[in-house]
Amino acid sequence: MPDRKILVAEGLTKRFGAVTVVDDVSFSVAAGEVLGILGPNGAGKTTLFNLISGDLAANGGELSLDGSRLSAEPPYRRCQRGIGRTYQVPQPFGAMTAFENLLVPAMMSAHLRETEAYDHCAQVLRDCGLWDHANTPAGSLTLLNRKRLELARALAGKPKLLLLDEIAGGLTDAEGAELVALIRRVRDQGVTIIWIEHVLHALMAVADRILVLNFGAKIAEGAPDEVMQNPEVQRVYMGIEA
Ligand SMILES: Nc1ncnc2c1ncn2[C@@H]1O[C@H](COP(=O)(O)OP(=O)(O)OP(=O)(O)O)[C@@H](O)[C@H]1O
Repeated sequence: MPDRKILVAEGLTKRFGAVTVVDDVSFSVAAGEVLGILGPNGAGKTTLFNLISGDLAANGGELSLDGSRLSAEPPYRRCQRGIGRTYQVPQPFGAMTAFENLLVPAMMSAHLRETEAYDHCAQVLRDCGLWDHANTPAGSLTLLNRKRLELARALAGKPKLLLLDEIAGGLTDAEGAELVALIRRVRDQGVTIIWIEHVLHALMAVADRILVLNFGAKIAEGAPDEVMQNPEVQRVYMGIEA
């Protein structure tokens, strides 16, 4: 695996009032890598994504994407520079069809022209198992299909760095296996992925490395097996006392 760093975070910090929810977190992600993020509820995982996507401004620290500074860029610029994300609660344009929902990032973030955008969106809908719902208004989709659409919208923008926020929850085993296969295909196309996930077996099936947060601070980072054997991780995440 090449060692070119796509994302580098140094000392990222976010406070809400007196509470520090992301506490001096540093890490990097190499091109083509899948980094999993674990941590108990409220550990600061989604807030970390919000700092990377620009939905929230950091109180301290630096971020760079592909070697150039990201920290001062607004969210739309970060999309255009290749950061795509999903939200825990899917946020489609409810009145637009699934296909129209994909056209927006394909044209605005990936800057595809109309014909290219149509072809790309059709392919993404097929990849994500949504082709039969191409013309369904997003607001009428089932929860599972809204989750698929959330991933499809992120992929439609042709991200080089994809942030996935808990997309496997509530799926059957077969749907989970399908999702893992899809994420592997996306990774194999060269997309770098950071994936927050509580469904451990899904994350473990894909992640190259795992980073663990607790109370906003990084408590472990490394190969998945090694991290899961870490006594502090077992204590805070799985409630196992040594
Ligand atoms: N906008 C906000 N204002 C105030 N506090 C916030 C805000 N957003 C998040 N928090 C708090 O920051 C802490 C971290 O929240 P965050 O959503 O990042 O955790 P998380 O690790 O993603 O949790 P989960 O696994 O439950 O999704 C929590 O205590 C949360 O209540």
